[in-house]
Amino acid sequence: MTAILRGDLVARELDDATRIEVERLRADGIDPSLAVVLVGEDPASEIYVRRKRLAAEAVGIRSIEHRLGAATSQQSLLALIATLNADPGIHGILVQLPLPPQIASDEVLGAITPHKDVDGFHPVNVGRLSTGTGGLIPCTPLGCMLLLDRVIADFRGLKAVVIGKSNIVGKPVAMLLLERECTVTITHIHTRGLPEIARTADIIVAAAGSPGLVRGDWVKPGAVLIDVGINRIAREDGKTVIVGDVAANECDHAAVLTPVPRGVGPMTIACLLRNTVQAARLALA
Ligand SMILES: Nc1nc2c(c(=O)[nH]1)N[C@@H](CN(C=O)c1ccc(C(=O)N[C@@H](CCC(=O)O)C(=O)O)cc1)CN2
Repeated sequence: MTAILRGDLVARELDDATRIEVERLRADGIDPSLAVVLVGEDPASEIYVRRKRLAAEAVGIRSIEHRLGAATSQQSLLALIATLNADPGIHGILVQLPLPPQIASDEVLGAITPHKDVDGFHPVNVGRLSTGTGGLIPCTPLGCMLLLDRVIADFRGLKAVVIGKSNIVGKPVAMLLLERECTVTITHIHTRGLPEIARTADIIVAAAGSPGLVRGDWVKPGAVLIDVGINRIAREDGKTVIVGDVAANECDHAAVLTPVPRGVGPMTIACLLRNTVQAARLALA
């Protein structure tokens, strides 16, 4: 029997802890504040930004949204970031991804002051993560680790296979697993012999953005499966449903599986709030 590890429930617990931290910061005279920048009208991004605002408000974090048109120039966006960097009342800055094609995401993310970079995407935070020297950790990978902490006490020597090599999930989660002394293999959809490699894993983190990619026969009995995929697909009846990267119905022999939805996704938002509190505490130091 596979245990279903519900990220939405863990996220609620995390939010309770964050709420307490927010109250402590308030008592120290800090009003934790998050600036969320949305460029364009991507429907999924609209949903995520709204959820972030509601979740922030629910734990007492002040959330300020900046909505810019789809034709916004990189220069205008960089000017906004410079203003937010200089504002002592803003502790966290988040630029929702993806950005429209005229904007170079790496330049924008690199313009955010590292100690306000609550997404952990700035090269300084990426470098800190890869050297194990602190910094703000990207939200989805942090969420994956906090979920794994619920079911694994000792990571040392476990074989972890990460499927997906994105800067947002694949690479940082691999670094975090390595830091815990797992033996980590980073793979992607072009990896040769991917099913055989996956079959060696004690932990699979599936973050390829490919619906149902991880089949039952890719999974070793007793493996822990963290499904990061959020794929919107049209069903035969015309309805759109969200499915993960794991063919969950074929994986009864796994020990643990995170569902999609209500798995890693809600943890991403809870970790954003946690990072915002961490960034606000940096302002106290
Ligand atoms: N600046 C960032 N941009 C993006 C990030 C990010 O971490 N920082 N991640 C994703 C989108 N994302 C947050 O921004 C996100 C994705 C999914 C969920 C979520 O809770 N999903 C639900 C199901 C999906 C739905 O109902 O629409 C779930 O899994 O239960 C939260 C946040 C890309 N951009």
